[in-house]
This record gives sequence, C-alpha cells and structure tokens, in this order.
Amino acid sequence: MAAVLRRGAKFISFGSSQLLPGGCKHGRTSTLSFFSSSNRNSSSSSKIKVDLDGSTGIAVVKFQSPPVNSMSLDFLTELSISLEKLELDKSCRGVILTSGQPKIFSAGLDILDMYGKNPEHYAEFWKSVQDIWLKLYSYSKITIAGINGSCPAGGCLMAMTCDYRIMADDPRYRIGLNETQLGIVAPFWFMDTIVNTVGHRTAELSLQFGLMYSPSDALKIGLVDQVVPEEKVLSTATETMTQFMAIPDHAREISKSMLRKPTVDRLLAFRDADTKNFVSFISKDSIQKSLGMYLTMLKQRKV
Ligand SMILES: CC/C=C\CCC/C=C/C(=O)SCCNC(=O)CCNC(=O)[C@H](O)C(C)(C)COP(=O)(O)OP(=O)(O)OC[C@H]1O[C@@H](n2cnc3c(N)ncnc32)[C@H](O)[C@@H]1OP(=O)(O)O
Repeated sequence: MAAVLRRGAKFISFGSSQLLPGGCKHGRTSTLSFFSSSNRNSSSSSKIKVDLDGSTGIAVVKFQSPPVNSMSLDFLTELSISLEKLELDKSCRGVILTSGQPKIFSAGLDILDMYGKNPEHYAEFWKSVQDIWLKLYSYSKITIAGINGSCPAGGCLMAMTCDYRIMADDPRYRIGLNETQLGIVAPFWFMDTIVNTVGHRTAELSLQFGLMYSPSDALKIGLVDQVVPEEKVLSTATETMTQFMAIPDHAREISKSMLRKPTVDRLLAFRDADTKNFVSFISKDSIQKSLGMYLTMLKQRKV
C-alpha cells in the first residue's frame, strides 16, 4: 500500500485515494456534586478538563491531549471517568464535548495503541473504545459536540454519539469515518451509528469510500446539525443546550433511550466476539504493516 502526501494541501493519501486533508500543523448544586460547591466548578485530569457551571447545569468537557487529542487508552479512561462523574452529578443536565487543541477535535483512535503491542493490550484498548461508545450513546444527559477542528474516524464516532453536532465553518476541517482508507474496516457499531445519523444509502457511500466531509458537505448529509464561525461554536452549543433543557428531562431521556437501545443492545450482545474480532484483525501482519506505514507517513509529513 503506497502512502502519498501532498503537503501543501495537507492531503494524505493511501494508495490512490485522499485520506484526510487536515487544517493545521499540528445553578443548581447538589450533594452529589463531585466538584466544589461554588457555582462554577472545574476539574482537570491530564487529558480532560471539565468545567461545570452550576447555575446553568452545563458542563464543558474539553479534550486537552496534544498534539491531536488521539484517543489513547489513557485518554479514553480519563474521559470515561469524567463522564461517569458528570452523569452522577445532579447539578449537571448537559455536557458539551469540545477540543482545547487548535484545529483538531480528535484525530480518532490512537494508532500507537493499535500498533506493535500484544493481544492483551489490544483487548484492553478495544474494551475501552467500546466502553466510551456505550457510555456516550446511552448517556442520560444531553450531549452536544462542539467540533472545532478535524474529526476523523474515532473522533467522528464520538461526535456522532452526541445528541447534536455543531461544527466550525473552517473549510480545512474534515469529518468522517475514513477507516477503509487505512485498509481497516469500521466495526458494525461504528456502521450502525453512522446509519442512524445520516441514513443507510449515504452511510454506504461514506463507509465504502472512507469519505471525509468539509463542514458544508457534512451539513448537507446531516452528519452535523449546524455550521457556525469557529468563535461561535461554544456559544451556539450553549444556546442549543438551553433549547434541549426546555424539554422535561425524563421525556427526553426516555425518547433517546428508546431510539438508541436496539443499537446499544447489539454491541452488548456481541461485545466479546467484537473484541476477539478486533484483536485477531489488528494482530495480522498485513494490518500491522499498513498501520506502520501510515504512522511513518504521518511522522514524515513535517514541514
Ligand atoms: C475489526 C475492526 C478493526 C479496526 C477498527 C479500528 C477503527 C479505527 C478507528 C480510528 O480512529 S483509526 C485513526 C484514524 N485517524 C486518522 O487517520 C487521522 C490521522 N491524522 C491526521 O490525519 C493528522 O494528524 C490530523 C489529525 C489532520 C492533524 O494534522 P496535523 O498536521 O495537525 O498534525 P500531524 O499530522 O503533524 O500529527 C501530529 C502528531 O500526531 C500524530 N498522530 C496524528 N494522528 C494520530 C493518531 N490517530 N494516532 C496516533 N498518533 C497520531 C502524528 O503522527 C504526529 O506525531 P509526531 O509529532 O510524533 O510526528
């Protein structure tokens, strides 16, 4: 598989296809609150920063894992803990996921966790990927993705688990499930998630070609719900959150759960088989070779 790069346009290609044009170089308080009792509460682990405004009930969860917020085992573990705490916190009604890194929402799964490791590591990593998807796809609180940068593969999956997606209008940013372009296959629950988001036909084309969409194209197919100037991503997310919050929580929550439960149940039913499948697939020499080449290409594409 030949890796080709056109640095100027930031196109990365594998074989003859475009992979990903990136855009850069890189209120109420509760006794259950895990934050302090003041109205604005912050907590920060090394890769995830949480700001909960007790007066609005809105938490901003910011990814701060330089350079590209790749979803490593550590990142996923810290995110999972933060989400779990917020879900238990009665003063929180909604969560905005966004990035603290310039021009990148998340580069997707950390390829270093899928390359050159042993089967036990792959299994542990994959369970943590499943865990974050299960948690977010069945999250009882309102979730909004403030997509302020490129968002390939696992990054796109994470955004799609949210109830609403707002993307910055920078034409250099891209979003999509590009797995086939890396020579890998998105698992069935990635596929279910995109089908539920954009519909079957669009998902077929999107997945087979590994398409990465500009913000305006993503809006056209319904992969994102709104495109706004970058500086307005967070304020628009907050306004949208207020609209969601006007709906009684229990009715909204039950509706969300009824719509998503069959998809969640499918992964739960096949979780072990899915893990075994991932471990066996990723351990193959041919796949390791492809990932190794892809990593080398990413590293070489420095100015
Ligand atoms: C049976 C099922 C089997 C398998 C299913 C697996 C499903 C997989 C899902 C995934 O999410 S795979 C990951 C897909 N992600 C990508 O393809 C994105 C690759 N990255 C890029 O295109 C770009 O890095 C960018 C996100 C557009 C950012 O560009 P920028 O120019 O800003 O940064 P740069 O390319 O210089 O990267 C900086 C630094 O980060 C490293 N990097 C980038 N992405 C990843 C990643 N996903 N994992 C690990 N590391 C990553 C890159 O190598 C550079 O490292 P360096 O500084 O050491 O050189």
